[in-house]
Amino acid sequence: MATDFKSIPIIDISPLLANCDDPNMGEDPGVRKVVTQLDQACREAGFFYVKGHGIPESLIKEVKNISHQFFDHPYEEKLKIKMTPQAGYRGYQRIGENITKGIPDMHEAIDCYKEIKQGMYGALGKPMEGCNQWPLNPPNFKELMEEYINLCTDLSRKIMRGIALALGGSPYEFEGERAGDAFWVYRIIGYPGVANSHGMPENDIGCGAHTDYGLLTLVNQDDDITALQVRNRSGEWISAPPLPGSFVCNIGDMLKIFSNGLYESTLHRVINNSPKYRVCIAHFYETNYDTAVEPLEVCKQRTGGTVKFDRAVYGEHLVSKVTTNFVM
Ligand SMILES: N=C(N)NCCCC[C@H](N)C(=O)O
Ligand SMILES: O=C(O)CCC(=O)C(=O)O
Ligand SMILES: [Fe+2]
Repeated sequence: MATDFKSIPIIDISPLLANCDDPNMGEDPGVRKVVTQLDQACREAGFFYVKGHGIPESLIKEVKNISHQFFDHPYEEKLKIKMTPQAGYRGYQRIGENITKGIPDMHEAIDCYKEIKQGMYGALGKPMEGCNQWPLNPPNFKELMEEYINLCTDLSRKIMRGIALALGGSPYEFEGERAGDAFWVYRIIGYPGVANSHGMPENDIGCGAHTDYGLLTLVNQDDDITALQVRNRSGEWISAPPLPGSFVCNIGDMLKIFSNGLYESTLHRVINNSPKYRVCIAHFYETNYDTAVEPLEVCKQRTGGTVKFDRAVYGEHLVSKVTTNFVM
């Protein structure tokens, strides 16, 4: 259970990355320190900042810039890549089309998923089959985003090695059958600012309170706007302001199950009360699409020996969310 945290911890993960390919990484003092910090952050908040992550700052900025350019286009242009169920829920959705707990969210987005080819996962994969729909303008959009997605996927796998150690397992708990062929979700999100503000403006909810679905989320948010909020145990909303050079990182529902509740997927929401338009690029690192997730033995032992969650197939969880997230 999350505690009454008042702020979100910052972790320099460079020692973890430097030793990630060493099978004895768990014995390195630098790695041990990162693992201890990850464990504390995952128990107390389910949210943390990572710095020292090695993804070039120029690329991090460029993906936000190019996304601002896309959202600046008129609707007709954006609708050329409209999201449809036939496209496996990939593409552009208008403001208000995504709903969270029955209420339309004040955001627009391009949703992308790792490609699922026809028949790849049988009935389980059917609703999500399709290829991503990228804007044709600017011409390097797809290439840039794919480069960024690859780096985020790689980084997430490495952070998951640290989290596997933090749970008391081997570094490779989240590889092989579990997440060796990790699925990913990628959302390019835009939140309009508050219109002509006098006094203390309050915008509608940009994204309602929710948890993320998979293992680990990396959030790359615009500088200078504080909009993401995380709920602590008392129900207070704690801001996660942008910290240049870092990602906000948080735990998803599948990691809650794997850890048998040692770690939880923390509720969070977005409210953009700034006059400026805000962009957020969210990369979601998941298990294999067809993994049946159940508590790791080591976590079961550490939590009294009883399994606290039903087994969940990641793809089923995703489909149940995606097919109810939209009014179209
Ligand atoms: N893939 C992820 N995690 N997307 C997060 C979107 C959260 C809002 C969505 N309407 C919901 O209610 O889940
Ligand atoms: O906009 C943000 O900062 C976070 C968005 C988010 O929580 C999500 O898309 O799951
Ligand atoms: Fe989220």
